[in-house]
Amino acid sequence: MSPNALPARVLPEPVREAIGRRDEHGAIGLHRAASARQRERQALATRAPHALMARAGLAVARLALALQPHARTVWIACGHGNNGGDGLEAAIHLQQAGRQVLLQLLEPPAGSTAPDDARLAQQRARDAGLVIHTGTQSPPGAGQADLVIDALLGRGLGRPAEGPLAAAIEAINDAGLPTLAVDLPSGLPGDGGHPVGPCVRADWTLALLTLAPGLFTGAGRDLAGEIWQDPLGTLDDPQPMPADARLNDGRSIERLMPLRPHALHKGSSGDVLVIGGARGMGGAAMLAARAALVAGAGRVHLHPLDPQGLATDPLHPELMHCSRPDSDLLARCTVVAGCGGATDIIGWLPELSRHAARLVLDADALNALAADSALLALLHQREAGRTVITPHPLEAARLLRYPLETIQQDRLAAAQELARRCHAVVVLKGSGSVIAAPGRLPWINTSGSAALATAGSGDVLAGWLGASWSRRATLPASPADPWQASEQAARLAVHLHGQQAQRLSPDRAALPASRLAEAACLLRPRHPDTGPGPIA
Ligand SMILES: NC(=O)C1=CN([C@@H]2O[C@H](COP(=O)(O)OP(=O)(O)OC[C@H]3O[C@@H](n4cnc5c(N)ncnc54)[C@H](OP(=O)(O)O)[C@@H]3O)[C@@H](O)[C@H]2O)[C@H](O)CC1
Ligand SMILES: [K+]
Repeated sequence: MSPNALPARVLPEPVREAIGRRDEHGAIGLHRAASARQRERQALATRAPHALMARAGLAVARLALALQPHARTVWIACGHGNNGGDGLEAAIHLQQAGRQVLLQLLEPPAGSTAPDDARLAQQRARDAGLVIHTGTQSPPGAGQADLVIDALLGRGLGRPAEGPLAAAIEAINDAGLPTLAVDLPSGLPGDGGHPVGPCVRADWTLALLTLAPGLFTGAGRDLAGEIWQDPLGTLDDPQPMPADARLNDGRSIERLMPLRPHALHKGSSGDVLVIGGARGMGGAAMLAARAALVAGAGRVHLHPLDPQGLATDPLHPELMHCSRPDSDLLARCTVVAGCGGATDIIGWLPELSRHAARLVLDADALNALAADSALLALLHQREAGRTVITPHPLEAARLLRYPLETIQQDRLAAAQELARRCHAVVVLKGSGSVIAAPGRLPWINTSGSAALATAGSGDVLAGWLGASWSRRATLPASPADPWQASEQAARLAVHLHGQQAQRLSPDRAALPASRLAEAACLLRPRHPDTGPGPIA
C-alpha cells in the first residue's frame, strides 16, 4: 500500500483538519449529485483509465485499516455499479494487507451491465485471487466478520432499493457489525439525506471526490456516522465544479465572531426587542429575551402580548419591560417576534414589516404569514437583508404549502425557495439546520444534537440570533452585499447554539431551554479541557 495521506475527517470536527481547500469563506463545499457527476467526468478525463477508482479503493482500504486496525475478517458488500467497483478495489488492498476478505457482489439485473470501471475492478479482484460470492445471500461467515464495508450503492441511487439490494442493505444493518460506507450509506439520497427506502446505518462514511449535502442534514447525520473525505487527488484540477452548498462548521464561523474591544459600550452591541408571550405562553418570549441578554445584546426590551404577563425577569433585572413599542424603538432594534405569540402576534405583523430595522420571525409569526398572503406580500416588500425567518420543517411546509415530506426530501431546495418567497434569510431548523439567503449558496450547520429536541430551544435560538444580528449591525456593513449581515448573524447564532447544546449535554440528553439560554454567547464557548477559550 502506498504511503499516501489518510482521508481527512470532516465530522466530528477535528481540532485542525487537513481537508485540503476551503473556499474564500473559509468553508468546505458540498456538491449535489449532478455537480458531483460533472466533477467525476472532469477528473476521469484527465487521468489514466481506472486510476480514479484504483485510488478510491486504496482510500477505502486505508481508512478501514486505520479505523479497525485489529480487524481480521472484512466483509465487503458490492453493488454492480462503480460504488461496488470501489469496494472491489479496496478488497485487493485489504487482502494484500493480510486480512481475510469476504467479498459479495450483487449482479446487475437482467438486461443491464456493470460499467466498464466496475467490470475491470471485478477482473482485477479475481486476478488477485479473491473469491467473489455472487448469490443474493451474504457470504458464509459474514456475520462473524470484524468489519463490513458497504459498497452497494453510492451516487447512482435512483429509486428506493428493493429486492436483492434491499435484502443486502437489511443484512448489513442486521449484522450489527462496525460498518464503513463507501461514498454514501447505500440508500441515502445524496442531495436530500432523507431515504425513502431501506438504508445502511453506518458508523463511518468515506465520501469520495466530493461531499454530498445529504450526509449532513435530515437523516444523513444518523445514517452516515463519522464523515471522512478523500478528494482523490483532484484538489489541484483546473476549474473544479463549484459547490452547491457550504458547511457552516466551527472553522467557517471563527471569522464571524465579533471583537470585544476594551472600549466597547452597550451602545455598540445593539438593541433587541422581543414581542411574544401571549396568554399562557410567556415563557417562550422570556426565553428569547434571556438568550438575547446573555448573548450580549446591549439592551433587551420585552413586550409581552399578554397584558397580565410577566413584565420583569427576577433572574435578569436588566431586562426592560416595554408596554407599547413605538416606531422609533422598532427602527432602532432587532425585533424578535412570534415566540409564544399565538394569534395575538398577527395584528403586529403589518407594523413590524413597515418599521422594524431588523426583523426575526419565529413560531406563531410564521404561522400567521402562512395563513395570510397579504402579510407575506408586506414582508416581501421589506428591503433586502432586513428579515430572518426561523421555521422548523412543519412551519416551512405550511409557508410553502408543500407536504412535510417534500421539505425533508430536499431541505436545501426548500430553504432556498422559502428565502426567495419571503425575501428573507431562512433558518430551516432540524438536524443539519439550513441557512439560506436569496440567490446565494445555502449553508448546512454542523453543530447541535438531539439535546436540542426540547420545548423552547427554538425560542432561545431566535433571541440569540437577535443579539447576534444587533451586534453585527453596529459593525461596518458592505453596501454591495445587503444580505451579508443577516446571513452571517444567523450562521453564527445557529452554530453556537448547537455547539453550546453539545457542550452542556455531551450525552445528548434533553437540555432544558432555560439552561441553554443561560449559555448564549457570540464567542467560542469555553471548553473544560482547554480552560478559558481564546476570546476573538
Ligand atoms: N467512476 C469512477 O471511476 C469512480 C466512481 N466512484 C464511485 O462511483 C459511485 C457512483 O457509481 P455509479 O455507477 O454511477 O452508481 P452506483 O454504484 O451508486 O449505482 C449503480 C447502479 O445501481 C442502479 N440503481 C440505482 N438505484 C437502484 C435501486 N434502488 N435498485 C437497484 N439498482 C439501483 C443504477 O443503475 P440503473 O441502470 O439500474 O438505474 C446505478 O447506476 C460513487 O458513489 C463512487 O463511490 C468514485 O468516485 C471513484 C471513481
Ligand atoms: K455505499
